[in-house]
Amino acid sequence: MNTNITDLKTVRLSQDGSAVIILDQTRLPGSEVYISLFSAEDVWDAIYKLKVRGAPAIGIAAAYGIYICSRLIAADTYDVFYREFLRVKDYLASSRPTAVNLIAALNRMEKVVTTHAEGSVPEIVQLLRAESEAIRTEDAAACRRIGENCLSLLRPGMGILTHCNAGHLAVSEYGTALAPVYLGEERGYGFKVFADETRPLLQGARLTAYELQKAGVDVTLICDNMASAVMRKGWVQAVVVGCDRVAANGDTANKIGTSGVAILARHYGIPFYVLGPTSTIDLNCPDGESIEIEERHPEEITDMWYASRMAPEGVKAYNPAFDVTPHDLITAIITEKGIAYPPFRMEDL
Ligand SMILES: CSC[C@@H](O)[C@@H](O)C(=O)COP(=O)(O)O
Repeated sequence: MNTNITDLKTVRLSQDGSAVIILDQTRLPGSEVYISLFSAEDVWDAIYKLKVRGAPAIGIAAAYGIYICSRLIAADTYDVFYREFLRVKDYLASSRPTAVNLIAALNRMEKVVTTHAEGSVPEIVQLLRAESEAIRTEDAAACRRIGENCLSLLRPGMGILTHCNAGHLAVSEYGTALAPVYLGEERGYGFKVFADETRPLLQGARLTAYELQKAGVDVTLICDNMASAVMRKGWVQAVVVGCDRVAANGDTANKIGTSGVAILARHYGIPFYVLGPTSTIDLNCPDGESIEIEERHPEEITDMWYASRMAPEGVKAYNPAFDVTPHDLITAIITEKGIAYPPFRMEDL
């Protein structure tokens, strides 16, 4: 298979502006099904249930979501409109806690409202549409720049390991961690990618392996506990991962298991690169300790992927969705603005 990956539309706005249209990622890789979201509840549910997922894609979905809801607010005055806008904003912000892009996008949308307090409600709604489209367009441009910046560190034929899905399906276009892989593929670099399956929700198996294979990239799926073995064999020359929130000191929250990969990379002397747009940097978090880590339902570990229940009834299960990789295990943080090396001072970006 060798498809133009951008043919898949992760998240977009319907032409008439009444719906957010997403590719339902819970149906992949079996079926490519697009669903339309018409209300705040639809958008909340899609984000919480990971029908749309990945830090930038969640931010874009939330921006489109609050726009479609703003159209439905029946308000003659600014005050009534703003009060209802804030109610929807708080509700959407509660869908997932770790990826900062969600709240950052919603804050950006709110700023449009507050800076146009003198305008009419229909005018404000129009501006909200433009802002949501700008968030998506800027993300697409950022992803391409991130890809170019990272590609400058990679060489043709390298083996590259990645964890979770930080590809096209997690953003507007191309991805963050997978952007250099796609650009390299277009330029004949011939990378060999190892995709961790990424327990418990298997984003690596279901999404990363799917989109890379569809794009014609040489991808090999491995279980999470095989990363050490492939590194030891010398098959991996670089690790690329995405990020959900980068603290001011460079500590990085990403999908659960990322910190273990960073420890292995340090052991084997393999560079460990974090890739993400500057919208994922949260200067309000001084370090990783202050990043809220989402905990999800234990059923995702005990039941979800098996024909019959796999763990004993009643067993306790701990299911954090993310972990924090300390900055001292990160070789470089690559954004659309360039490549940051330790000591990380994210406020300088
Ligand atoms: C470009 S997206 C980077 C991260 O959002 C990604 O690696 C990740 O951790 C996604 O987690 P998910 O729980 O699937 O939303």
